[in-house]
Amino acid sequence: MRKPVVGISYKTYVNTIDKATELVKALAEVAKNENEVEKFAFPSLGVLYPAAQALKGSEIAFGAQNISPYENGAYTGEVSIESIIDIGATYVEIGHAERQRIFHETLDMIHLKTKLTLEKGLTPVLCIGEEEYLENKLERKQVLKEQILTSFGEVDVKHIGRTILAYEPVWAIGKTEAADAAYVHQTHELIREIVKEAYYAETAEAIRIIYGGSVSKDNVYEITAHDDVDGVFIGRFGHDPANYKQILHTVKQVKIK
Ligand SMILES: O=C[C@H](O)COP(=O)(O)O
Repeated sequence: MRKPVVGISYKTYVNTIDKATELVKALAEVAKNENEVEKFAFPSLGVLYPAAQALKGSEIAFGAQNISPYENGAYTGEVSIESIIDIGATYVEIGHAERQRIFHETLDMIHLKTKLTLEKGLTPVLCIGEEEYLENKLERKQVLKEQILTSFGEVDVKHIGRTILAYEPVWAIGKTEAADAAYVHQTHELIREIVKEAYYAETAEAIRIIYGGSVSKDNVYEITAHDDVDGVFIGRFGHDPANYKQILHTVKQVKIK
């Protein structure tokens, strides 16, 4: 059985040491004794270290929202995976839609980051998703297949199953409503099919596929009520610890039979 996952990203919403540490401490408090669900948080990168210190000893793991595609060297302004390993991070978010759209991150860069993260033994949370709502499922599958295959590129197939694929349809990020649950369910089936066709049944069976894009305490039940949805990746609607707690609880109820 795949362990269900609940991830949360603060993007660049909470950027001061006091606020970020206060927030993650509150999350850690409400997440106590929910260890059937794997939990990770991506604090704003500038306050990752103090937030990480505040999460020490808690049940919530943490990671970076982005890393340099290169381990070290003359890459001004980048954050090396060496630094995030040094502070105890175990997850790396890769290729979020905002990084691609606003900062022009390419699939080739996403590939380098994914490869580096897997080689270093951390868990990549690899974001994929179509730009527009695509009614035609074959068209949708084609777009996602290209993203998945290019992102993994020459990664050794034996590592791929350790990835968490975050399916985030770009058109459903930052909205009032998530994508329709039936659409999400169908897309998760397609993603698992792509992984199976490219990297064998064993990898498809192991890989976790989570949904992100306007997830809230009100839609999480419906979204996760499908075997191919292994959890959720929360943004704005999890900032309130009470909502985060409710989402965590619902995922546990739905996924732990
Ligand atoms: O990283 C999280 C996702 O982009 C979802 O964000 P959102 O729930 O605020 O739409």
